[in-house]
Amino acid sequence: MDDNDDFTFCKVPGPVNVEVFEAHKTVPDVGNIDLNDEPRKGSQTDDTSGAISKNDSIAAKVSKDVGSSPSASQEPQTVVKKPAPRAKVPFEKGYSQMDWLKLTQTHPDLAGLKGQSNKRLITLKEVKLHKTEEDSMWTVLNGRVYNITPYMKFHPGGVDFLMKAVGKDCTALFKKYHAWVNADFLLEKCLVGVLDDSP
Ligand code: HEM
Repeated sequence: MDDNDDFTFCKVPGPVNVEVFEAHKTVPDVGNIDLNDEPRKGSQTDDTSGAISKNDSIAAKVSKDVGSSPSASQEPQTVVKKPAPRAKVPFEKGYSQMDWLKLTQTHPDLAGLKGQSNKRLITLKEVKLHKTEEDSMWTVLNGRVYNITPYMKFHPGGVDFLMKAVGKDCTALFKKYHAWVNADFLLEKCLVGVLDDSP
């Protein structure tokens, strides 16, 4: 076979001039960079930065945590932020979220509609009227009006918090505390109507 017809071999250009990529040529001062990561004497990083130097073995950190290391106070402190405490209240017996779900499936009229449609348009003025009656405390959430009286004792944040929603639009408050909660589902059976937001 003629050499020129052999396509499995092709001429590859010679190696690129590697010197072009050498760091000290592209970055002229690279030679002056000090790769020592220990804190420098007199610098701010001495013991306030919280950084862990390469000399900080895990064992050293653990012994510092249990307070057995004599030099513990000299070592850099790793600050671990505690999450904000939850304001959830322990539920009374019979008032868990499961109990609520069961109630929503069995109670015939949680909203207190007494046969009225829950597609009725309701003004904020009318919502404000429903804040004292024991069996019909209303709130507005995401444009819908709910009777939250039956949910009061089931609310994981407690009655006091939920009372702040009564007689007004609580959408902003609701989002502030728990935007992730699916209230449309939880309060589905408490729907009284739709907010009439026409002026
Ligand atoms: C109106 C309908 C509302 C429903 C259906 C509702 C539902 C819930 C649910 C399901 C939880 C448990 C969340 C979780 O475990 O992650 C919760 C917790 C809580 N809710 Fe509500 N909520 C309502 C309104 C409000 C309002 C208006 C406030 C404040 C004024 C409030 C304050 C809280 C607080 C402080 C918690 C405990 C937060 C925590 O776990 O850190 N809720 N609520």
